[in-house]
Amino acid sequence: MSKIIDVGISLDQKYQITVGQQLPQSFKAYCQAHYNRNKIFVLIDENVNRLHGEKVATMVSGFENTHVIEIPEGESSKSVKQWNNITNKILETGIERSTPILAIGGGVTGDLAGFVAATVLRGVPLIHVPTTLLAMVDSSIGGKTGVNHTTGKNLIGSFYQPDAVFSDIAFLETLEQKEWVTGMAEILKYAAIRNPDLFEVMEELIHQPLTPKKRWSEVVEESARIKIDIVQKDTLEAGTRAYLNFGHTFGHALEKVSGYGEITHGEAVFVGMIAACHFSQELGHPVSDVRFSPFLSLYKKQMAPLTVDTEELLDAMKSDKKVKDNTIRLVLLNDWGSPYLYSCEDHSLLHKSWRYTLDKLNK
Ligand SMILES: O=C(O)C(=O)C[C@@H](O)[C@H](O)[C@H](O)COP(=O)(O)O
Repeated sequence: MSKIIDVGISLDQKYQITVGQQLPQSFKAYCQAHYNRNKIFVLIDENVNRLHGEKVATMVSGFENTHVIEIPEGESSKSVKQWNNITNKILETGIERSTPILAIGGGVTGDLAGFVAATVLRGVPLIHVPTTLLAMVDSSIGGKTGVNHTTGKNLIGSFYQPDAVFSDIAFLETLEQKEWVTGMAEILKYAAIRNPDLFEVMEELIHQPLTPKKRWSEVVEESARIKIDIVQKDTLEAGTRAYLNFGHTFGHALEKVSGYGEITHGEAVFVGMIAACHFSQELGHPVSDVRFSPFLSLYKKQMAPLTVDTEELLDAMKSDKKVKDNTIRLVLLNDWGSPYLYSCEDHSLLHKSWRYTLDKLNK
């Protein structure tokens, strides 16, 4: 049983997100109805290709020519160098404006493949098939594509909406525990900024074996609905879309200072949400990070001690995309489910929140 979420970005940008178990048939039917099926480029995470190559081959079997390009796992693939390699391969093989690119993998693959699709020939059709929890609940939705730069995370990219998203939770069967925990951070973010009931749902789910059962499908669907609702109202992040960045200003800084790939995006976001809660509380808002306590041990178990310097973290926060007139802007919480944007003049409070958070994680 699959669920369809209708997305309306603008009058001429409408598409669907399909969430369910075993979706190859829906995917095939979709391609048959929408493309001439002469050629497709499949940009796929190397591990996903190894584990699910046969399933993927079935999905694209309706195309006369399939060109598979593997993407090495890990955050270091989100680079201009990889974008250049892949673009060269595609252009040398030959592509037309109607040829689709299929992105299969986690956030790294989706963001990179999305940026390739957005830039080759100034834009070719893009279909996302996310295979990690994080990609299903967050990165495949909403059209942010891009790569990292030495000066900061996701600093080169574009907004580029896909033609369709197929979130087949059967892919989660082979997901490692570390990646489940990574993906959970973005769900906890939705709990914090929109639907606090998700805290209880997640607490229930972490005490059961991590397998793609129906309850997870419901959580993926609810997360996608929350995200798309926010994106539809502010697609280019002129204002309220920034709420989806709760925990990210702190988190992106931690990813950069630790060295990309040393800490996963979700781990960094989890840490960042504790810091953002602490900061909110210092301003008098009733949002204790105790809400995150049931999940803390999961993150501590899989993360190395955080030995980063708070001064460096602050410097890294200054290259965040939300910085305006040289002022760091944070997403904070007035209360659970009620985010707002805050221009941060008081850097001593940022230091305090970082020290509190690093102590908490390292204890
Ligand atoms: O889609 C968005 O908007 C988000 O901010 C979602 C984030 O969870 C995601 O990590 C996003 O890629 C971060 O974007 P950035 O603009 O802060 O680089």
